[in-house]
Amino acid sequence: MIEANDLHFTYPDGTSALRGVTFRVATPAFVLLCGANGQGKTTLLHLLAGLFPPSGGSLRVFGLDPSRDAQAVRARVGLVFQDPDSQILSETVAEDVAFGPENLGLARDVVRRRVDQALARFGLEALGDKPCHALSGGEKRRVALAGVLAVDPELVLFDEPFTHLDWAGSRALLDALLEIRREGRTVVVSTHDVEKVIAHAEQVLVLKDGRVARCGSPAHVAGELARYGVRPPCSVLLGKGLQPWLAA
Ligand SMILES: Nc1ncnc2c1ncn2[C@@H]1O[C@H](COP(=O)(O)OP(=O)(O)OP(=O)(O)O)[C@@H](O)[C@H]1O
Repeated sequence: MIEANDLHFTYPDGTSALRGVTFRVATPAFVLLCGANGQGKTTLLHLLAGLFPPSGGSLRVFGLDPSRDAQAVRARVGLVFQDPDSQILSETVAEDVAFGPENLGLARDVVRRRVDQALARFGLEALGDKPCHALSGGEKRRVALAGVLAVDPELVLFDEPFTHLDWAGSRALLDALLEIRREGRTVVVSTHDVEKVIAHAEQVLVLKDGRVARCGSPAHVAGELARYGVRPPCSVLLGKGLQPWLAA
């Protein structure tokens, strides 16, 4: 279960980014988080990952308080940043993918196995020794994802994961998101590219002015997205209801 009650967050400069966020997600689930620019999506993901403590209200992720149970949350929650360069800090691809499992204090052979599996999963086996700075944008995204999955998290948070991906890369990413969900993990995707994921979501959260303006099933929320400054899927605009993006 993920539960937020009257969650507030104010940045040090006084910007009030979250102003009473309340929702409940029964896990595992595939959750779409959407909203116009600046409504608090990234801030909420950062709080879920325990990067900052809330300024007020309460948050529970699998019964844990991310701001207090940081070690336990690090092992169970993974965040794939909007910009892979914010996440990739090591010299080579294999070193970067090993960073998370090493940080959990896992034995060397377990780390090795996790890294090999994560590299294979994202087709990165041949790039293990490559310097991260020499990767393409799409490769960096896959390395960031492999690094998060190597920790084996139960909840994976994605901040604008489709940015800069081409058609093939977007399809591969959507396949990966669905597979991660099929493995019994909870996936939260924050995106403006609602079209690509909404038909697969089990719950849609729409943020506006730092609050949950709408929460419900895709079928209930899709027709109202425009009211919150979010572009509805083409199939909905054309009056054809929700259609999976890959089938479009
Ligand atoms: N480091 C920061 N310091 C001060 N204000 C910030 C900071 N980061 C974000 N904000 C502000 O907090 C509010 C919410 O920002 P946030 O990035 O969470 O929104 P978002 O919904 O993810 O936006 P976008 O869709 O544009 O990525 C905005 O008003 C933004 O200007």
